[in-house]
Formats: sequence, structure tokens, C-alpha cells
Amino acid sequence: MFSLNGSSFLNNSLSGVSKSLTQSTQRKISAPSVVVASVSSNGRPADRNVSVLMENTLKEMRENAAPSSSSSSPVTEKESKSTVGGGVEDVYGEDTATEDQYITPWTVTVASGYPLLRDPHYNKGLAFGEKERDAHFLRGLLPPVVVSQALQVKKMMANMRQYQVPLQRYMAMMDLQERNERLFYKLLIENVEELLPVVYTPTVGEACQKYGSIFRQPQGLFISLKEKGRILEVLRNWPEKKIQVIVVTDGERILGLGDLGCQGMGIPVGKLSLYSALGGIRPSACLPVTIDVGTNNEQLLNDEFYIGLRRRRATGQEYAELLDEFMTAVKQNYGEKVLIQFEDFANHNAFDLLAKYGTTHLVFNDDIQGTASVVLAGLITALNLVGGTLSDHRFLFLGAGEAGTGIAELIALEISKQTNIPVEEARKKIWLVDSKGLIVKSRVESLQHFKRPWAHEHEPVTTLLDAVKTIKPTILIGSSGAGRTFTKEVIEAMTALNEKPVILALSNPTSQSECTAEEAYTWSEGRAIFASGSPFSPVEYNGEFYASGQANNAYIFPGLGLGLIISGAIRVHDDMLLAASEALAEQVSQENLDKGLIYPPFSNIRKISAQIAARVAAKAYELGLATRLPQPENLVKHAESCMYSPNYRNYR
Ligand SMILES: O=C([O-])CC(=O)C(=O)O
Ligand SMILES: [Mg+2]
Repeated sequence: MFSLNGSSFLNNSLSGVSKSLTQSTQRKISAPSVVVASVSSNGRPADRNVSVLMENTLKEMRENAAPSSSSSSPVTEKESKSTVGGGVEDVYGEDTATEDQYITPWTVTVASGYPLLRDPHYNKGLAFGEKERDAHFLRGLLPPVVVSQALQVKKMMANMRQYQVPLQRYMAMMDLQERNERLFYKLLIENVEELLPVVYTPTVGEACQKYGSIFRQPQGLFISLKEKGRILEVLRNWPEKKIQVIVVTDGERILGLGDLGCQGMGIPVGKLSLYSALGGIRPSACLPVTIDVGTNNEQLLNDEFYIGLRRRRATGQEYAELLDEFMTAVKQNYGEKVLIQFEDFANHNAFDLLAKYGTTHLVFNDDIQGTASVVLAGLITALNLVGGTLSDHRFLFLGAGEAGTGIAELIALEISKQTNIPVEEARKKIWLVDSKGLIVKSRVESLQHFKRPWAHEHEPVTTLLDAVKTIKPTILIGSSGAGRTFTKEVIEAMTALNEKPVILALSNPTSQSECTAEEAYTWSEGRAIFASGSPFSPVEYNGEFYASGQANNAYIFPGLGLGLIISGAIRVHDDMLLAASEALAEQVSQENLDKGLIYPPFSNIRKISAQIAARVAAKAYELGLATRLPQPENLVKHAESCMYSPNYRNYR
């Protein structure tokens, strides 16, 4: 809650207000704060506007108390509006205003009492202690019992498990986040394996598809073409000023679900809650952004509940100008060191945006680079099970978009480093199949630029199955966004070629996974080393249980972000992604490997994130890209000490 402790501004300009407040509430108020609801949705007004708005507010109070017929009318439609104001003893003048008059939606409150229960940053619900209830005017607003945060977690988890429908669980989690932020993060951190599929893939995919219907509160900034020329102003409307991480999408390629327009907002919101829960970035330092340039999704354009611009997507200059204004405004408002994560942009923009802003801003693309880093980590680990070095293997991808080419490039980079061969040579061990078949030299003219490095000499091959048979890969990676494309024949062919075929079905959510865990284990007769982007439960095959890992960038971006922030990095470098991969791979224990797992369990993720952060930060210092000097001696300890804790604080 915005608080102006003992300020003379408050005493001077608000004496009238506090007097009426004191009269109306019949209690002593020690530290009132002012909230002008038109400035802030959560009660934290932007300082710059407070005095102006308060002046206007006080003026309106006076005017509204004696409505004047001469005030100009905002009503233009021919609607029957009452011109009679209501409200007996309407101290604040909100009801005596007629429907024809403008008013500022304002409230006057104290930094305690009822509004405290309504402020998600500070609310503790039944966990407010006896002294706090006295000191903060909470008596009577809560039932007598005082409970611990642990008991609240237990109760919320029990409630959560009652819901059978995943989307209900998602909505219950969002409600909690809007009601009691610390409890939300406590729940998520302590039950990460159970709740990740709720706030993240796969459920977040369905939430985005239905976002128009379930939208309740803004959880991030919507920047549409309507805001062109005013993006800096829009950024300043966000209540938090010290932003460290922005996740931004334009909604064109949400997971493997395609164009969901403005409703893609669920993705930045979900990613940033993972930044806090998994990577320990303060929630108030995180800003989800959705850029709305329209949608080409006909179903959404015809959906009466759609929340975005009802127009087809802007492209070319119109698109580039809006993005450029956004990127410039972000740097201007938050400085050089704010991290911007591009998320779920379509291929045709993703690569260009990364190339354009990679040299001027602290940016990375999660789908290209985050996914690459997590997959490389899984492959480094898988070598313990299948033998050989990276360069001994042959890689085949289904899908040659952001994830496919991003992973391929990072593998090539690592092979090149390990073997001292040029990266161009290393690329030859890697083959990609797109919707038109194997990417080969003869297709080079018609290929998008990001696919060209992968066009090797070969006869044309049109199907994945034929590609498997001719390329004879040891590792098969699905990054196509197209579900059930690793057919029985494909997996059987991989199994015929390899003692232990490595099969990664990366596409999200579960409906778009190239195959299920059950299919992978059954069709490979239990021999596959399998991981997937969205989680699968353990599978029983021939009386044995097979647990699979989750090859999802959620292992990487929270730790990567933390490492960039604690070092004050100003650019993201590929070597940081390699460092993150190595750090993650090192966290896989022999016990995990014995179970066929190529990723560590998510239950240890905060420790893992600290390791990744330390390695990334060390790389930033080594490359001269860090600005927080001197370099801390023990970076792991330092990373851990910087992490947000969701435990309640005591209020004086
Ligand atoms: O969000 C996820 O689960 C992973 C990801 O970036 C994507 O699929 O686009
Ligand atoms: Mg993504």
C-alpha cells in the first residue's frame, strides 16, 4: 500500500480528507495513505501524479457535493441516463454526482485495515497475528483463529486437489496470486512438481485459449496498436517501478497452439511466476507484457469474448515500428540492465527481433536459446547412458523453427568447442526435417534464412520415416509443434537402429507432443531414453516403471535470469547458454541416471537455479559483460542469498 508516513504533503493537502475519514470511521488514524484508483489498480499510485490527482479529487469532491448543471456532459450515446444524483450524507461526493458528470474514481484509506486484506503483496489472511490485528485495524475483519503459513499451504493444497478439471486449478491458483502473493509462491515452491503443470504447460495452454472468458484482473501490461506513440506512458501506468525482467509475447505462436493473439498473456504471466518461484526473482520486479498487433485466428476474431484488437495482424513497418517503440521505451524507463525475454513469437519475427535487439539490449529468446540450453544439458547427460561424445552422434530433428534450429546451432557450437572443428563442419552431423521433408541443398533457394545452414548434400526425402531410415540418427528430437508425429513406425525404426534410442518430444502442451511417454516406451520395448516438453506420469511397461524427464526451458530461464541480474550483465552471450547447460547437466545424479532420467527432479529447482545463475554470472564476469563489481567470491552462495523468499514478514 502506498504510504506517505508523516509527510507534510499529507497533512497539508489532505487535512479535509482525513478529517472526514476520521469522522466516518470513528477511529484514530496514524499513517493514512492515499490511493487514487484511476492511477493504479493495486493501490500504488505513480508518485508523479499524486499531487495533481489529489488536487483534482478534492476539487471534485467540492463540486460533486453541489452538482452544477453547467458541467459538460461526457455522454454522447442516446442512452437514458439519470440526471439526478443520489446519496444521502454522501461525504465523499461519489453518489451525489449525476451520471452526466465526470468524477475521479478515488478512495481514501489507511495502510492497514480492510485494504490490507485486499492487497495481495501484504495480505496474510488468517495468518495475521494477534498484535498485527490490533495494530492494523483488523479486529473483526477476520475470524478469531490465527494460523501458520504452513497450515494455509496445507489447506490450499487440499482445496486444489478437490478440483478435477485442470482449468479450475489454474483459476484457483490465479485467484490465490491475486489475493495473497506470498502464499501463492510458498505453495508453488513447496509443491513445484504438482503445481507446475497447473500454472505452466500444459494447463496454461488451455488457459490462453479461454483467456477471454476467464480474464478477471490485469496481471501484466497490454500494449496494442492503439497505444502507438504512447508506450512510455503505458509503462508508467504499471504500479511497480523497479523492473528487472520482462517477458514479452505478441501471441502469434503460443506453445504449439498457434496464434492466440492478445490471449497469449497467460504465457508471460506463467513464465514470470516461474522466474520468482524457481529462480527467486522478486515478483514485484517482474513485468509480463503482451503486444497486441491483431490476430489471424478467425475463431478468436469471431469470438464475442475475445479480449484483443479485432483486426488481422499488422506486419512489416507497422509491426516493426511498434516493437521498436516498445524496446526503446523499456530501456528508457528501466535502464540498460532490464532483461527482456522474447517468448512465443512466430518464426518470421523471432529470429529478426533477436538479431536486431541482441546487440543493443539485454535480450534472449526463450524458444530459440532457452530451449536449446535445456536440450543440450539433457543430451550431455544422456551420453552417460548411451556412450560416446556429442560429435559421435547423429541428430535428426522434426521441426526446423525456433526450437529446432536453436538447439541444432547450440549443439554444433558445443561440438565445435569440444573438437576444435569449425562450426560449419559440426553442423553436418545434424539434420532437420520440416513440413516439406528433409532439408537438403537442392531446396536452399526456397528456404527461410534460419534453415539454410542446415541444407546439406543429400537426395530429397519427403517423410520423417524415410529420413530416419536414410540418416540413421542416434538422437531424434521433435520440435514441430505437431502432435503424434512420432508414429509407431518412426519409433520402431529408431529402435531397430539403436540399442538405446534417444527420443525427445519437445512440443507443448501435451496435445502437441510428438508422442506420449507411453508410446515411446511401449514402441521401443522399454529401450528409449525419453524426455518431453510437457510432463508425463511414469509409465508401466512389462511390469516395470519408466519415469521420463521434462525437457522444458523452465529449467534454464529462471537461473539464467538470476545470473544475469546478480552480475548486472548488459548482454546475453551464447557462452552463457553453454554454461547454463553444463551447470544443469551437472545436477543430474547417478540415482537419476539409474532411473533413465536425463534431468534432475524439479523439486530441487531453486538449488539448481542458483548453480545455473552462478555459472552464468561467472561467464558474464569473464566476458567483461558484468557491471556489478567487484565480483562476489562465492557466486553460488551469493545467488542463493539474492533469492526471493515467500515466507511472511512481521508487520510492526
Ligand atoms: O512454455 C513452455 O512450456 C516451453 C516453451 O517455451 C514453448 O513451448 O514455447
Ligand atoms: Mg515458449
